[in-house]
Amino acid sequence: MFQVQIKRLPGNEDVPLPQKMSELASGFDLYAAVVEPVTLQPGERSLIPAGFALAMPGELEAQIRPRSGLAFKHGITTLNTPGTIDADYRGEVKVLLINHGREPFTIQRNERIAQMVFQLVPRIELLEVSELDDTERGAGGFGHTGTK
Ligand SMILES: O=c1ccn([C@H]2C[C@H](O)[C@@H](COP(=O)(O)OP(=O)(O)OP(=O)(O)O)O2)c(=O)[nH]1
Ligand SMILES: [Mg+2]
Repeated sequence: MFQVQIKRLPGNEDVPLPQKMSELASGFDLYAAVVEPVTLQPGERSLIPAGFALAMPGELEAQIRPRSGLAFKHGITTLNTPGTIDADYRGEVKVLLINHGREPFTIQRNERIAQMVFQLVPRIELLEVSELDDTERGAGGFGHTGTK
């Protein structure tokens, strides 16, 4: 169990903190901290504040992922999927939503707009070399094993 500190930002006392909607949910649902409703026209994007900031242990990151219900019903998704919240980021968590649907979509204050999943990030040191070892795959990729 990791402890992650969360700070509600001023003016957001009424905005629920991120919440797991079922006991074993992967993600904490995020609530829109918009002051006024925001309408996204088809194809339009907007950075939606979530009303809080985090301090998490250095071995974690948080990913901002879409909610499938909003994507399926309205074409609303996160543009930079998954969004990356670095462990050293102390600013407000924000959600970059885009409307891929055919109708305008309005985001109301306190509406659940996305979810936040915490992940372990291994510490990696990149080591520059002049040759890499051989493998069966080699440089094959992008469908070279066939499409069916
Ligand atoms: O969906 C997102 C993505 C990012 N961030 C914040 C937290 C993250 O730590 C920071 C930087 O994000 P990222 O590295 O994806 O953006 P960048 O374009 O590389 O900006 P920077 O140069 O600040 O790293 O912005 C969010 O609040 N929501
Ligand atoms: Mg970056």
